Amino acid sequence: MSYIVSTRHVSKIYKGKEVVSGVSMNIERGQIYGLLGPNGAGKTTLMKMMLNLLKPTSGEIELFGEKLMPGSVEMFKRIGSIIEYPIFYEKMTAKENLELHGEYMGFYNKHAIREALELVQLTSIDNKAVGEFSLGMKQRLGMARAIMTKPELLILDEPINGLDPVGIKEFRNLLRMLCTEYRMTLLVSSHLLSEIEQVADTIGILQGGKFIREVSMNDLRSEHTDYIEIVTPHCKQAAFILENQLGVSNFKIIGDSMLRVYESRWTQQELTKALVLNDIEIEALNHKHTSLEEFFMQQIGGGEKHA
Ligand SMILES: Nc1ncnc2c1ncn2[C@@H]1O[C@H](COP(=O)(O)OP(=O)(O)OP(=O)(O)O)[C@@H](O)[C@H]1O
Repeated sequence: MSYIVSTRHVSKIYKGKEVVSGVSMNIERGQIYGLLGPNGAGKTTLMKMMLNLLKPTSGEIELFGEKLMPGSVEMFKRIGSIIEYPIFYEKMTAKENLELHGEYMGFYNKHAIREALELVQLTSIDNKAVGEFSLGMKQRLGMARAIMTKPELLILDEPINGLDPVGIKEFRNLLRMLCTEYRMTLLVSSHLLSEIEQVADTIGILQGGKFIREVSMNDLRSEHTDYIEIVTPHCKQAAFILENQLGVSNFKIIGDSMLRVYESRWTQQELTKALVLNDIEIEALNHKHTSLEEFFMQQIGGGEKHA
């Protein structure tokens, strides 16, 4: 499989402290990949290394199947990015800022600039200097700058910061559109699962510089949403009944005395009846729900609390 981004055992040490530790991750073409982790997890550092803004202390990075070297230039024409807070020439207009960026990238296309401004819904700004823009408007302009060259890969560091709820919704739609209609691959970081769970195809979790887990959102949804939890001293027998009498296949045995049934076609009453009729003692049988946010907090050790 060829990946758009591939990191192998990438680490970064700052002043003797390892802030990114042996991260190996792969991003497939055409995906929206959410890089999740609490503040300080190393997301920005990892993205900066992918963009050659920082040199890894050890490890290797490949972009578009090509090894990233200190002098690599050409591959960055295929990438758009927003890292940390986007900086502009404050006295210039949005259009002038984008024209300047186009010149710097060796790309000039008036139509592309107008299209990018339209895509981020930043059109009625006339001749306003960027210095007069709100934080949300600057975020949108940063996005217009990142997408105006129609890059194959878009790297966005916490892009939702500074957007209001309506802006967040529009922004999610834009990300989806860039992926489906413009065929871009996106890497988007966030410290909140709720911000990107609706758009990401895959999430990778970073905690304390370490890559903890990678999971597809589809798997996550089917694994970690509603289930019925059965507590019984006869766990193995109960599993046998579920499987052979009721035809339940999606369940998990947890320890010696707990089962979780992830199939919704059986009600609590039906499961209780089937088990009791087979002389299985039931200590508890309850419907449970794990939110994806709870799952994320469990993964990162319940460390930080987020608003
Ligand atoms: N230039 C630097 N010198 C020393 N330490 C740094 C430097 N830049 C980042 N760090 C440290 O590296 C760790 C990871 O920071 P990084 O900004 O990559 O995390 P993050 O996951 O992006 O978090 P945030 O969302 O808060 O930006 C932090 O502990 C940070 O203090």
